[in-house]
Amino acid sequence: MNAVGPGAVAPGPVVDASRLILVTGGTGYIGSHTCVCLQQAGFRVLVVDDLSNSNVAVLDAIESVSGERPLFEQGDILAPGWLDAIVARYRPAAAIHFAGVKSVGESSRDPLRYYAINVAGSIALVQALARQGDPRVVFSSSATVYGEPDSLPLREDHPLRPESAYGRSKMMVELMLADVCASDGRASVVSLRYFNPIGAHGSGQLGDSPLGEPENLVPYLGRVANGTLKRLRVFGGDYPTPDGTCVRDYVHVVDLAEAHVAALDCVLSAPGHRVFNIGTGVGTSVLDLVGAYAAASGCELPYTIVERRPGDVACFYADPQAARDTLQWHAKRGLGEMCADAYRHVADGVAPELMLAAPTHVPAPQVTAAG
Ligand SMILES: NC(=O)c1ccc[n+]([C@@H]2O[C@H](COP(=O)([O-])OP(=O)(O)OC[C@H]3O[C@@H](n4cnc5c(N)ncnc54)[C@H](O)[C@@H]3O)[C@@H](O)[C@H]2O)c1
Ligand SMILES: O=c1ccn([C@@H]2O[C@H](COP(=O)(O)OP(=O)(O)O[C@H]3O[C@H](CO)[C@H](O)[C@H](O)[C@H]3O)[C@@H](O)[C@H]2O)c(=O)[nH]1
Repeated sequence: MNAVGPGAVAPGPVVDASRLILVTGGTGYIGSHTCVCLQQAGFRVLVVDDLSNSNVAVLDAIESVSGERPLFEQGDILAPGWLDAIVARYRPAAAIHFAGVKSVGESSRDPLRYYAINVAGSIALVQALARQGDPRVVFSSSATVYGEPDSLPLREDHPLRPESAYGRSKMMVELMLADVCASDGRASVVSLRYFNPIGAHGSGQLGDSPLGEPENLVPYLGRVANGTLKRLRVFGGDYPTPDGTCVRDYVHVVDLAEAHVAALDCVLSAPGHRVFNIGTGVGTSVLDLVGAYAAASGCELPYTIVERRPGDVACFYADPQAARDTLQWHAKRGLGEMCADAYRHVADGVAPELMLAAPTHVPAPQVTAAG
């Protein structure tokens, strides 16, 4: 740790920039799992995060799992000039951009927050990278950009009709990245459209630990399983699906993290903008998921079917063939493993309310070679 405050960048250890990957939002749910996969693939990781939705203790968990502590800078990607200073100092070979906000409901109440953090934050990152060299980015997009499907499974060329400010912010960033790549022959971007990431690292040390009452199904089920919440509300039992509940394509977060390493290889090898669905291709209903989680955890999971949640699409799942063909990636882990790993994290993990965030810093490196 060094003596500078959040937002400042101080000199530090020597790092080979050609293997250094900047991970924005790296202490978050998907980012933390991806840090571990990157380290296991031989990359050095620099996390930047403002800890607005994560905890600094995640760095300890990453180190415990991988044996290596990421470099870390705490700060807001929107702070004027801050990302420029970080990129100028570390000169990473590429960035994986997770930092953002992700609640569909909140995006309807506070759309400007979504356009500011998700859109302006992405612009700030690409500008900072472009000022220092070739902009190379793996971007966290979402299946929510598709909206109501015309046909299933969803292919990448399906029309984009997002139904929330959150979805529109992700679509705008994809369009911006495509324009940057069209105008700058050095730019290289892969946008990954995640379907529904769930599960946790097999160690139980990393997982989805949202602060406050969870909005998403699996974190909510975890709180029912560990007794923090009494019963699940299943939103809608009258959809045109086999059991009347919504169908989604749940993908294990470690499979998703591995997709980022494959996407990074793609970004480091050729310019241009490419888009891939990251899912299993299998649709699972809410009630099927509740059954799988109950079986994996051994817990009784009481639920009540209530009104539909506004904005929910009845059924969607991916065609993941493009990622298989081009990235040589496919999901390997099944629903039982997703639920068992998710439960291990909530059963073994530290309750989020006990994990108090505290700023921490490691010294910034002296860079040996540009990426
Ligand atoms: N989890 C999902 O279901 C899902 C699905 C599709 C896409 N995504 C996208 O993937 C990305 C990661 O999602 P996640 O589930 O890991 O979310 P998360 O909230 O766990 O992680 C996001 C991280 O970004 C950080 N952050 C937010 N605003 C920041 C800012 N202004 N400056 C610096 N750091 C900031 C947060 O502190 C957090 O650690 C997001 O962009 C999200 O929209 C998530
Ligand atoms: O307490 C709950 C929570 C959810 N659900 C249901 O469970 C299913 C999954 O809901 P989630 O909130 O877990 O996930 P979503 O499919 O709504 O959306 C998630 O995945 C999308 C991509 O597929 C977007 O990225 C979005 O940001 C992310 O939250 C839905 O049918 C929802 O109605 C319940 O029945 N009860």
